[in-house]
Amino acid sequence: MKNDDPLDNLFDKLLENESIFKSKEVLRPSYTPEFLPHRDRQINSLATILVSALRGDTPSNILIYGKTGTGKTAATRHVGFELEKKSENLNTFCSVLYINCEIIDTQYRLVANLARQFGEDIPMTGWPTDQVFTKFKETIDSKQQVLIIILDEVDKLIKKGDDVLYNLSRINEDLKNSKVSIIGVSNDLKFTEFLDPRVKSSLGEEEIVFPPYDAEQISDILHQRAEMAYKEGVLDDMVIPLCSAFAAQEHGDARRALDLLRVSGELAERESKQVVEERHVRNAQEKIENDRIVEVVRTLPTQSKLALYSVILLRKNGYVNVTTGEVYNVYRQLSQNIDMDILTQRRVTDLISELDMLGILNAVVVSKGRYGRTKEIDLSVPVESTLEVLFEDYKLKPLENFKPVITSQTHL
Ligand SMILES: Nc1ncnc2c1ncn2[C@@H]1O[C@H](COP(=O)(O)OP(=O)(O)OP(=O)(O)O)[C@@H](O)[C@H]1O
Repeated sequence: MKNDDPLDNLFDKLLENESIFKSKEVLRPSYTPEFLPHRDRQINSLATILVSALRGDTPSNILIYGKTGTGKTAATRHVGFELEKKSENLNTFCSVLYINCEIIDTQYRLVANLARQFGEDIPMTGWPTDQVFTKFKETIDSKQQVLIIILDEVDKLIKKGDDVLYNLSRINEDLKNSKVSIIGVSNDLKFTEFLDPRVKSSLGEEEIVFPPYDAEQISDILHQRAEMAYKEGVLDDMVIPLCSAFAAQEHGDARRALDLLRVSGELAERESKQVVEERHVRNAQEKIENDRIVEVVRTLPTQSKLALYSVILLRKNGYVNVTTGEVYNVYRQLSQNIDMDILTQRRVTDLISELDMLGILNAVVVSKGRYGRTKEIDLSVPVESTLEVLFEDYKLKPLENFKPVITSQTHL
């Protein structure tokens, strides 16, 4: 029989619990607060360089560096927004265009996207790139204006060649009326090493560094957000200090701190609790770390998964701090079993180094006397949840009675 009682709905029970959040949105990365604590110096430097745009001059190009979560995007967008606001008040024409190069990563798509922001109808593909560039230049040069183009994650762009950066850095030579200046944002401090020296010097006319936050600074950032995000009195006293401490260990990453603050609340809410406690933060830290690792492992190529599986099988058979030689032994046994190309030991050692860099393994170089040097490798991830992700790859299967065969010649 159909139940028409409006109170008997799947969501009723859930809605009965009053939410501890006032606005969860302000804890999401897409939200840019109006005030950014501990970034006055960087914001002022940016504004000092960009003010020339309001006078109709071309501001210097700027490169912004800093590790992930240090507020580069938030500060740059904030300054861009203020600049546009001021320009409207002054009746000058300044526009700030934002492109995330992780998403828009080819010259064609980038310039087409810029042109579309001016209402030009350019197809996603099909035109010669030169034509798109010419159209873009014609469009912006049709009136006197200063454009600031923010290229966030600019390092992703040069993976496909630096033509677009070269062309953009020289664009003012072809313009009569408008002026363009570029802000490149990157968390890869070394990316300019790969640039054409002309592009490098043009883009890096000014450089601004965003240092990591310390625990106290992160705590200020969290207090500001918590006030907007949570209802009064729902955060236990230890919640913000603990989120700050965890995020400070993570090279002062404000994004991680905000994620922790949000996930802690979500976990408390899932238990129908009206207060977020210290243990919710600890569980949130574990959950976020686990989710990160799972995502990294999931996207590894099968050969890397096989190297990782080899380390796990050694661990399960009682081996700790295993050597690259031991891993290679097991790797070979496994690849024969599952009919895959067998890589050389050197290549597998490279894969192990990559897994080390990703934080999945911990490999320490040790000397073995006359046998030379090897790496002692340990797992940095929980065995069972990692195995679950590995077995999502149809080529890898659980091996219940697997016994590693370690031959003496390959113990290094
Ligand atoms: N000083 C600050 N005050 C308030 N919120 C901040 C501050 N710095 C960073 N945040 C917040 O932290 C999160 C990450 O910041 P942002 O995206 O600007 O970092 P980023 O340095 O650009 O990182 P990535 O290099 O990974 O893109 C955002 O939600 C942002 O609003």
